[in-house]
Amino acid sequence: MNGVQAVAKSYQLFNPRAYLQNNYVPPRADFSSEESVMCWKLRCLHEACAKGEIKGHNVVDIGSGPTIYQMLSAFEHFKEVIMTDYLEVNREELWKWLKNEPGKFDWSPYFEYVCKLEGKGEPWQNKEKRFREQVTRVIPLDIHQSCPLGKELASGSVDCLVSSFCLEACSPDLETFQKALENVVGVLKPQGHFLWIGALEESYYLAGEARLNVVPVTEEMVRAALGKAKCIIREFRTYSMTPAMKVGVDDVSGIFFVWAQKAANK
Ligand SMILES: Nc1ncnc2c1ncn2[C@@H]1O[C@@H](CSCCNC[C@@H]2Cc3ccc([N+](=O)[O-])cc3CN2)[C@@H](O)[C@H]1O
Repeated sequence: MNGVQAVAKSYQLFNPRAYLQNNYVPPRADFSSEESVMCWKLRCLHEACAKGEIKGHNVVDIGSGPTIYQMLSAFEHFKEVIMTDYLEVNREELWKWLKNEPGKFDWSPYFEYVCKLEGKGEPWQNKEKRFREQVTRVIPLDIHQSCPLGKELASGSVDCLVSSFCLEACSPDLETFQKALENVVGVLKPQGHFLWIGALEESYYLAGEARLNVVPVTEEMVRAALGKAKCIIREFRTYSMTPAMKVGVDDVSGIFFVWAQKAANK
């Protein structure tokens, strides 16, 4: 069994509900404290999208997992929103929320916070309704394939990619991480935008029975990987985990936020 196969095997135990409880409720998602890591992530995404350059026909979320928060600013600027994940249990969790079914995860505090950032006084329920209407597909993804989205989306067909905590969490080593990044960037149109959030210097995380290995990356490694993938860095921001954010579910030391653009065809 090679590294990628070992990662795939480890993900068979991934528990979406446990993962959501570990990372997407207080203290990591404490909206009463602007210092919480979630407020920082949502501010980074809002501020990049508020500049008005990131827009077009379609936006794809690479490795959604069971979460939607990462899309709450970007989706407003595109007609078609596509969510993706490797695991059916995660795609099912996304559909449960999209169809407003019993037992869905409560993302309402996230909609409220992003509406506050946008400052238009819009009721969060309106934004929630629009998001549900604009998500047209939830499709399988494998970032270790040269066409990560298979026949669903051809290379060079996407205006914008969003990805949070995926590439480093399913790559056994740096070489595989680099190749996965190049596979993902291949889906983008030239000059397409990439909003990328990831973990810095993380080596593992827990999701129920699953203990998943993560390839530890530093800011310098992420910058170098983007350069090799022919992406121009527009913005690179980092967040250092405070003691309050270290809750025993991983050994992440910080978070990065990147706004990058795929180089124009030369
Ligand atoms: N071959 C594959 N291709 C694409 N996706 C794949 C593949 N294999 C697994 N996947 C997919 O990748 C997974 C993405 S979830 C990865 C979680 N990353 C680590 C976790 C996240 C997190 C969250 C929040 C905070 N914080 O401080 O607020 C810190 C941290 C750091 N720990 C999962 O959806 C799986 O389904």
